[in-house]
Amino acid sequence: MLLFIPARHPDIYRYTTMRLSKVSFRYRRRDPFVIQGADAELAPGDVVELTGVNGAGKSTLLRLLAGLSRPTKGTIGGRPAVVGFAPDRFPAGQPFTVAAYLRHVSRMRGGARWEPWAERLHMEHLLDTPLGELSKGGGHKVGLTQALMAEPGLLIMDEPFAGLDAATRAVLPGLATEVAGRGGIVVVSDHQGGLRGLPALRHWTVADGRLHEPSSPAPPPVSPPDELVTVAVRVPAGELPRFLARMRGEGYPAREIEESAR
Ligand SMILES: Nc1ncnc2c1ncn2[C@@H]1O[C@H](COP(=O)(O)OP(=O)(O)OP(=O)(O)O)[C@@H](O)[C@H]1O
Repeated sequence: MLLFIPARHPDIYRYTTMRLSKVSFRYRRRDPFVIQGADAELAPGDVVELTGVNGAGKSTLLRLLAGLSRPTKGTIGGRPAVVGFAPDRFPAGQPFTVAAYLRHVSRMRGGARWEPWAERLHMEHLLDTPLGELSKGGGHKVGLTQALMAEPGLLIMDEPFAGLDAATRAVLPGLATEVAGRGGIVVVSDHQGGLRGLPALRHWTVADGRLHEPSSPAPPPVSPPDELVTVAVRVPAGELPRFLARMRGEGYPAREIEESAR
């Protein structure tokens, strides 16, 4: 399976809008269309959650977006030059350990650094494991690392939360935000709502071959400024990171402040 679409000039495509125009796809002539007449735009910085029942066509649509399959009808334009694709099942048939495989992909990517991603995705303990012996979650981590290491302008993740340990699941929304924050487009199929906390998350759903973008759930009401209050809380220094993470996780803009000398 091709996991990367090679590129020479990643930066020139960073800020393009992708357009799907009347995209239809079927696997074989005479088969029914899996995707029918999909029209959509993806702007730089968009993060999209893709849902649909099993067999609805999510993986098929993701492969079309990534350029791994070509539309039977219609066009997809404006695809960023560097595409990172993390598949739902990592291909295990290659005779490499994880580290050897990532070094190999790195060479293909002109020396892209994989080590920081391996660290952030908590996979140091897997580096000497042969690809064929990885668990589902371990395979996902390798797939995510190879997708992220080249700083993709388009990052596609197919069910990335499935099988991941809790610590690594918690890292993914931040990674998606980083890619989007530098102008990339992120599209993620996800049954588990792992990205739901992200502001401005777009929702796509595939049903009966049709791509819909239901209006997003209404954002939580914002209090007018005169209802906001600032509170100071003293916590033991050792508990600060956990406390800040918890507050931020609940949506409060918590930060550490220096206490003035008394
Ligand atoms: N290589 C293939 N050849 C023929 N048909 C295929 C192929 N891959 C998928 N299909 C069919 O296309 C349809 C959509 O499959 P797809 O894997 O895209 O769905 P999905 O929404 O990702 O499902 P799931 O949630 O189970 O992963 C299904 O009917 C499936 O059987």
